[in-house]
Amino acid sequence: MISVDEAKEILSKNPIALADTSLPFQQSLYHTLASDVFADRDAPPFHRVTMDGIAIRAASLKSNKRYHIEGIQAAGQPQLSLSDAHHCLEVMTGAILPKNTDCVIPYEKIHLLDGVAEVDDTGYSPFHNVHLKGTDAKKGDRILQKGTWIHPGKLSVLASLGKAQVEVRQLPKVLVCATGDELVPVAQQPLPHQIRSSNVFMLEAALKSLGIKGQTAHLTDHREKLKTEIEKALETYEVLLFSGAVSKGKFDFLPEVFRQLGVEILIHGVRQKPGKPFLFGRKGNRFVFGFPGNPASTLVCFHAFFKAWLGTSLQRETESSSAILSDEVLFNRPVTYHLLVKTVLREGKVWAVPVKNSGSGDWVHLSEADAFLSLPAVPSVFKKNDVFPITYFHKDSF
Ligand SMILES: Nc1nc2c(c(=O)[nH]1)N[C@H]1C(S)=C(S)[C@@H](COP(=O)(O)OP(=O)(O)OC[C@H]3O[C@@H](n4cnc5c(N)ncnc54)[C@H](O)[C@@H]3O)O[C@H]1N2
Ligand code: MOO
Ligand SMILES: [Mg+2]
Repeated sequence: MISVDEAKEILSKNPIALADTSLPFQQSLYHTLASDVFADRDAPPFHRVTMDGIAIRAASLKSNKRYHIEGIQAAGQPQLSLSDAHHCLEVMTGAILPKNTDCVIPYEKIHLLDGVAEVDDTGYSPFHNVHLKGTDAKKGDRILQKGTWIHPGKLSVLASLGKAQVEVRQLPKVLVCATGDELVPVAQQPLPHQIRSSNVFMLEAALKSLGIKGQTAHLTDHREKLKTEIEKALETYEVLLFSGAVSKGKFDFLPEVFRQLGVEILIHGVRQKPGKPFLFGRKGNRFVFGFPGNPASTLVCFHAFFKAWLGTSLQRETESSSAILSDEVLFNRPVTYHLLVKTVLREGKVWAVPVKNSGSGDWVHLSEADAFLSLPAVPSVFKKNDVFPITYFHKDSF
């Protein structure tokens, strides 16, 4: 059996080849940009008023405190022009600064009476409360680089730049398969020997946060049916995620079926807990991930392996984080122990508090964990206050 690091090495050497495509920008969320994006105009594109109030010429304050109001410059209205340097125009936040003005005084600092604005303080300089044209970017500047991960903030940049269509790296087509005769649909009352299928919905939701809309399926523990269904699925989907049927049981048919279908099994078994029977294989540019069926194993393997693999395939920078173990943990086997934890921020540091559970089949307590700490594969007493790598379940970024 191989180590967690060896498994990650194999995964990183077997990325999926993904084509580039053009998408309407709203659909590009959580994709990776396939080309640089440039500013089509200055940002801001005009001298932008930043406070509701009046616009004047700052130099006029030397000889004037009372300003006749000539009109209102609203946001979205073409530029007005102040006709007299001792007059003012009312201006709204987001409006273009009127011609012949250079300074905005907010309503809170003036008195309005009978069409006249009176100013108390005369110490204003030019461009007070004005966001100058081109301050943040000049037309032609590169704003987003190829390879950028499109999160909601970047999506709004694309909108501001008028990128209605965006060039992105395609995300893979993924099918999430539940396996097992014991599983029944969520809305069905299980018989005493049955359970409701849950892992696939966890995987489907986890994929969604990566921008992938996975399809789900349920396959029963029937060798021939599995083979037929998987053969069909491999024609349509680039990635198949399985939960269950990869261990030593008499009905754990997946490894055998994969071999029969010409899938090369590159990983089967990792020195870790949970997730020991994890499987990864490929057939050309099609990939299979066999997550061990226990819910904690499925979730941990998705985050430890699938996410890292997808990140490598998309050439994204992966972030590594660490956290402080809050309590002593004894683990006396030479395998990596992915300890389920709840994270808390104390004195500016992230502490990982172990979540008590009865093992990898305990879905009741699994949802209390928001991450796992990976304790190294040396039998040991892991000390309170020591720092270990952490992987979060609910982080959008890689
Ligand atoms: N003799 C051995 N037995 C087992 C070993 C081993 O090394 N030798 N490994 C254990 C470990 S570790 C794990 S983890 C499990 C993994 O088993 P499988 O991947 O074969 O999964 P199943 O047998 O199909 O199911 C295990 C468990 O998970 C439940 N399950 C499966 N799918 C779902 C689903 N979609 N939603 C909810 N729950 C699911 C299933 O009912 C079982 O209880 O094997 C150990 N055995
Ligand atoms: O290691 Mo299994 O994946 O714990 O129950
Ligand atoms: Mg099994």
